[in-house]
Amino acid sequence: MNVYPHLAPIANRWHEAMGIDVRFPDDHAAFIARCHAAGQTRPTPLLLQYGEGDYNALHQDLYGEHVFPLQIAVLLSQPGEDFEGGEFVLTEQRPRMQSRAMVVPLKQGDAVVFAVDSRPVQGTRGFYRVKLLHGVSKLRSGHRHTLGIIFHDAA
Ligand SMILES: O=C(O)CCC(=O)C(=O)O
Ligand SMILES: [Fe+2]
Repeated sequence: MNVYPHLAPIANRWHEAMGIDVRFPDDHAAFIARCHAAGQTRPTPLLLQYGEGDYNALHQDLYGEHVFPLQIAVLLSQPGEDFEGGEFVLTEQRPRMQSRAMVVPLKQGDAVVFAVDSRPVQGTRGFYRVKLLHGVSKLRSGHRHTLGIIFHDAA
C-alpha cells in the first residue's frame, strides 16, 4: 500500500485553502529528502501498545519545521474483545469557540486519516483554520495496539 500519493493532492488543496505556501511533491521520497535537508532525519512511524489504565493525552505530532498535514492511525486490536475503553478521540478548536470532541469508532483493521495540526473549514467568508488534537481515552481493561503513520521525519 502506498497511500502518500493519494494524500499529497489533498494536503496541497488544504494548504491552498488555508493560505499556506508550502506544497508537497507526489513522491514521498522527495518529501523525506526535504525533511532530511532540514535536519529532520529520525523516522516517525510507530507501533503503540496500551495496557489497562493507559491513555494517550491530547497532542499533535509536530516534530520540526516540515509537517505533512495528514496522518494515519490503524487499530490493530479488536475493541470489546481485546480491550475496553481506549477510544480514539479528536478535538477541534474553532476560532472563538470552545473545543468539540469527536470519538472515532474504529474496529480492528480500521484506519483513521486525520489532520496533524489544522484543517480548512468552509465559512461564509472563505475557509478558516480549525486546529485539531488527538489522543486515546483510558483503557478500562485489556491490551490495545495501533500503528501510527506520520509522513514527516523528526528533528
Ligand atoms: O493509539 C492511537 O490510536 C493513536 C496514537 C497516536 O497518537 C498517533 O498515531 O499519532
Ligand atoms: Fe499522535
